Amino acid sequence: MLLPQINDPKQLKSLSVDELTTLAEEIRRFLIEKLTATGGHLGSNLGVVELTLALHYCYNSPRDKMIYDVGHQAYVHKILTGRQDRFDTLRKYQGLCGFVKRSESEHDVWEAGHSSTSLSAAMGMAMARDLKGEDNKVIAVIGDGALTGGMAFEALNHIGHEKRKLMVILNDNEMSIAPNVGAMHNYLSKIRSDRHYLRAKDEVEGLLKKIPAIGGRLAKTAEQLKNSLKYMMVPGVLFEELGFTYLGPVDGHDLEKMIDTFHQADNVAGPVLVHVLTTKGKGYKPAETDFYKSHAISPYKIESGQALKAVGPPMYTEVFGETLIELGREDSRLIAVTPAMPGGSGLFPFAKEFPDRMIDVGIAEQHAATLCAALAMEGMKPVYAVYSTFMQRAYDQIVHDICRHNANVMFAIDRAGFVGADGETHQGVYDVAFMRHIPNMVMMMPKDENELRHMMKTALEYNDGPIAYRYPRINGTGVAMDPELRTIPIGSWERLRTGEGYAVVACGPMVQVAEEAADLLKREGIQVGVVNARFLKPLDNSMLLDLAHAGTNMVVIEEACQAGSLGSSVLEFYAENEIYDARVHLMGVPDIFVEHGSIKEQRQETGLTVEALCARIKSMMALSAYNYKTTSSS
Ligand SMILES: Cc1ncc(C[n+]2csc(CCOP(=O)(O)OP(=O)(O)O)c2C)c(N)n1
Ligand SMILES: CC(=O)[C@@H](O)[C@H](O)COP(=O)(O)O
Ligand SMILES: [Mg+2]
Repeated sequence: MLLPQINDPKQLKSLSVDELTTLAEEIRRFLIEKLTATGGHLGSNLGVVELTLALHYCYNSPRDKMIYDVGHQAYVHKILTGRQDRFDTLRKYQGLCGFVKRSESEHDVWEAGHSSTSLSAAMGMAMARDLKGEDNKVIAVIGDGALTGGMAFEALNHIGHEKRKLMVILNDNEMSIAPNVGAMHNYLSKIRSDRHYLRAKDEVEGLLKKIPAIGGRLAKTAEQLKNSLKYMMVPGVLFEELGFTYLGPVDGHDLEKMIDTFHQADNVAGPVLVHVLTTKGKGYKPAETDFYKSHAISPYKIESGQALKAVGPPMYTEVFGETLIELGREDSRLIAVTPAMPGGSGLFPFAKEFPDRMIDVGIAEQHAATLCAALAMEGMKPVYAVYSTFMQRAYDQIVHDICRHNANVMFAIDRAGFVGADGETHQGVYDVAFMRHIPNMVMMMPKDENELRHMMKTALEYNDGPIAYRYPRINGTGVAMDPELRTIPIGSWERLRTGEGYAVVACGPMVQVAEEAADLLKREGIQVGVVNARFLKPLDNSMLLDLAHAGTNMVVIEEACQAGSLGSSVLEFYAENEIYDARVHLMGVPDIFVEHGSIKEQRQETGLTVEALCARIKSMMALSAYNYKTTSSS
């Protein structure tokens, strides 16, 4: 076995291509076996085994900068750079990160998680290199999905203008998470599949080479002929026109061809784009046949690829997807828009019933938002189905094109709160803070999947502007579903329990935490109220006034950044209403990036637990008893 001996990429330099080929198979086996226990981005990593090997064989990381777009396909890079022994901890709490992570290794030079940043990073590193008078290589590996991201086009435009030396490796496996979409994808598919001009290109080049070595005019003509043929023959003419030298397409599983192509690329003075053709899930049948499932897979049975995950109540996402079909039947104006996440957002069933009303725009969150604004202004009822974290990309479009126009867009914000194994780049904890302060926005969060359904109905019936409902990446509570959907009065909170002097104001899954804490405290004779703050904007002003006027000690608990979310808005409310003696304690996500692990571990790390809430209530009681004693004795 070669793999156990490899703990530094330098060791690859002495291997033959045959040995590298053997090593590739060992790495493939390693990934398939390790990920049965940890899960992870199996398909993407199986597709880049040879590509990553060839990169580390030809170049000298970390002096040569290797930048992986999204970074979900960097497991092979991690295996080759001394982290094999940590793969049992992949995506686990305080274990190996599932994305590139600078704190893990000097070979990890650029972190991501969000797509389409690698070309901008490569441009920056190439520019810095040149300004410092250094001569290291700068290499970006970007997938065909990530290439649909707007940032990638911004960077291509700049790179082609600057013409600095750098290499872009386009890893084209024809897949995003779902099948890739868009005109760029179609263009790449044409290059992949249009064998006739690939063959003609070889024939013409062969012919030109056969012309006996002659000086002068004919050779020049031959060269001109080749240049004019380029527009037919060179498949990547689009990239050539943008200032790149296009090389390929090359088989991304053929080590020898890739090594040769990389050596060719080294002789190119300016930016070069190497178009590599790979198969997502390569070498593992279940992954090759079901690209979608194997993109981000949970622990699985090796023989079948079937997930081991225990089934529980349906995920909120599934309830969203099914309810959207009910609403879609009711209202033909409803149209779902997703930026490249049809599966993760639960839209495949809706697309099956309404194929022309589910629009996947590719990795284009900004475009998706403005598209929804225009759809709304033309009388449609668009649902912008998006992960909280990825919606961060569309902040200006939400302000400028949706809220300022008061466009009647529905936001279905999935993965709201902690997401678990994807870690800090994917936590959905900022959307309340960055949306509630935008005029005209209405925001809701259900306490369970049944309330989600009613919120979806409420949003559909609401015609006065943008309205959002946000829900977590967890199973529902298993609560019985009301057969009839109803609307919820805008801005109305729900008092679930009354208490004596203490109340918890909670939203989303924190409502269940509050209920469990109230049950525990009740056993100690402490009656704590629980309020379901299901509208994050507008707040329930009358309930807030009642709570303050009753002298209630409140805890606002939310799985969102404490700075700027629900808790902050409650404090603002009391200040604006000059209620200066309102006693409010905030429990939210503190001012840190919460890294990968389970959602349970992430809540423990940030103190969003039943135990912490009980402790908080008790310390507030102790404090008010102390205050009472000191004031009564003074
Ligand atoms: C801004 C943003 N939107 C969406 C995603 C979700 N996402 C992660 S990987 C991926 C597909 C990437 O496809 P590609 O670049 O072709 O990589 P592959 O997995 O095929 O190797 C998507 C949509 C993301 N990471 N970032
Ligand atoms: C790398 C990436 O951004 C996606 O693959 C993401 O990890 C999917 O998240 P879910 O598993 O929550 O759908
Ligand atoms: Mg791809």
